[in-house]
This record gives sequence, structure tokens and C-alpha cells, in this order.
Amino acid sequence: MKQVDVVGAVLINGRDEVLCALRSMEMSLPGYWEFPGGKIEQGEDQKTALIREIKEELLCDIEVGEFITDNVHEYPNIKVRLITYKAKIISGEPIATEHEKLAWIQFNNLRDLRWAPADIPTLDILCR
Ligand SMILES: Nc1nc2c([nH]c(=O)n2[C@H]2C[C@H](O)[C@@H](COP(=O)(O)OP(=O)(O)OP(=O)(O)O)O2)c(=O)[nH]1
Repeated sequence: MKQVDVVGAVLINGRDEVLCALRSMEMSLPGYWEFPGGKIEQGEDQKTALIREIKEELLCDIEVGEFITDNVHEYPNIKVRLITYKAKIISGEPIATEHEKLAWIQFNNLRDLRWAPADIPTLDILCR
């Protein structure tokens, strides 16, 4: 099965909230929440990919912090290796250019969203 390597940002603000992004009807996994980010390009390092993806997707600049986890999830048609890092916005306001919407959610309420299955190990670490 095809595998894609994806990097996701757990963007945290000064109010202990995490930026959550809802996948749109035009995307795969529509209606699931995820961490903003995307596929790592050939030869690109993880942090560089994450900075690039957030700039493209949310039109803002981030600083990448602590590594969270790295896990592979098998969907019916694709294997997603999701690597997550904590991060913070250093300039700009996030704008949903591809997602259905964005929401800043308190750590305590993160589990109430319907998450993409590959994101569960990251949530388990964040919410423990
Ligand atoms: N960015 C991101 N992608 C995730 C997460 N969880 C998860 O299963 N994915 C999956 C969805 C996609 O199959 C793939 C990331 O692709 P992408 O964000 O670069 O691109 P995309 O929406 O254009 O992908 P696709 O519709 O072509 O599958 O990883 C997550 O938390 N963040």
C-alpha cells in the first residue's frame, strides 16, 4: 500500500488552546478534524516541510518546537505516517485557505471533535 509521510503542527496559543482544522468536502477524509500540515516533499526535512505547509495553508509563520510523536495509520487505501510537533505562530493570523474552518480549542475539549484516525496517538499524548 502507498505510504505518505505527513507532518502536522499542534499550534498552541497563550490561552492553552490548540488550532484544529476541519477537512473540507474537497479533501480526502472530509468532515474530520486534523492538525494543519501536509506531505513532506522528497529530500525535505520535517521542520522545513511543516513551516512551508503552514505558510501555504494558513498564510502565517510558525516556530517549530517539541517533537510529539511519529506513527503510521493504515486507512483503507493509503498508509499515513503522521509526525507531529508543537509549534507557535510568530507572525500573521491563521486563515483557512483549504480547510472548511479553523477553531482554537482548549486542551480539555480536544477529544470532543471527530479526529482523523491517524491523529489519535498525538491526542493521547496531548490529553494525558
Ligand atoms: N495535514 C494533515 N493530514 C493528515 C492528518 N491526519 C491524517 O490522517 N492526515 C492525512 C490526510 C491526507 O491523506 C494526508 C495529508 O495530505 P495533505 O494535507 O498534504 O494533502 P491533501 O489534503 O491534499 O491530501 P489528499 O486530499 O490528496 O489525500 O494525511 C493531520 O493531522 N494533518
